[in-house]
Amino acid sequence: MSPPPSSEPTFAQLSLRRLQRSVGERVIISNLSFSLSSGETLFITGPSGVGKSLLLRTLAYLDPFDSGELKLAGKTPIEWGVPNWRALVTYVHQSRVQHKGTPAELYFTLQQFRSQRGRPRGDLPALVHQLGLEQAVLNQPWSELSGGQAQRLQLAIAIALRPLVLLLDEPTSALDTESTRRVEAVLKGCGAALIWVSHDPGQPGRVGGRVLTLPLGNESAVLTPPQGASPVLSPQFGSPATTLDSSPSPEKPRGGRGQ
Ligand SMILES: Nc1ncnc2c1ncn2[C@@H]1O[C@H](COP(=O)(O)OP(=O)(O)OP(=O)(O)O)[C@@H](O)[C@H]1O
Repeated sequence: MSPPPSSEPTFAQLSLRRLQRSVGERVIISNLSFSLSSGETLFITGPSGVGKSLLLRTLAYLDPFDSGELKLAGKTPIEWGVPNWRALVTYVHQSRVQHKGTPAELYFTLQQFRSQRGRPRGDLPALVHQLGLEQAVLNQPWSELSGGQAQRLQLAIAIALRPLVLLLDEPTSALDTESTRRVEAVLKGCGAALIWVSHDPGQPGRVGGRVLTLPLGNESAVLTPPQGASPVLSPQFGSPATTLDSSPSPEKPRGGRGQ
């Protein structure tokens, strides 16, 4: 069993190099490269079925990838130990997961995992409040919570466990406008690197961050620099990887993505 990540960094870079992931015979993610540091946000957009959730699952190392390189602070998931990797690079599900018990019980259980022992913690009750929920919901059975309550509680628990990278699969899909703005503010201030799947075209502008649009078929991938700069069309599939390096100024992608 892997030891807990006692020497984990407080600031880290996630990097992908030429990542490829297939489902059966179909290549879903091809030749994808980018890097992202703590405090930065990368939005992932694209049509339904293009592979956004699959990309997040791959980054969480829930699904194996075919080829390429995936590292956090210079170490692969195997070098970290897979449970430690998942404690540091945490996937927050799109849909309501069928949890048993209450959110407070889930939080307690997760903290007992070996990979979570000795790690820093956030203030879960404070997060619940910031997300616009009453404290009492922490002790209500998941089965009695609304979709929007459950979505915010899953998120609050994930943030409180203090991963270095949060993989967010449409974290505001079940929320009204006010709750959406609360979630955006909390996530923006949480300090983790955020990889955020969104179908809300206004979200990147409100939160700040770059946008990677995954294409269907052989269309070009589009990488948009932050804060309203003009979209940059990447070259067609077949050229070097789509590259998004962590740098303060807008960067030019060096390649494309396709099937
Ligand atoms: N476990 C699986 N087995 C077989 N095919 C899968 C599996 N998971 C995903 N796929 C396929 O991979 C492709 C990408 O799916 P994914 O869920 O990542 O899409 P998405 O871009 O997140 O879509 P949406 O916006 O609708 O959530 C789809 O064609 C889907 O059918």
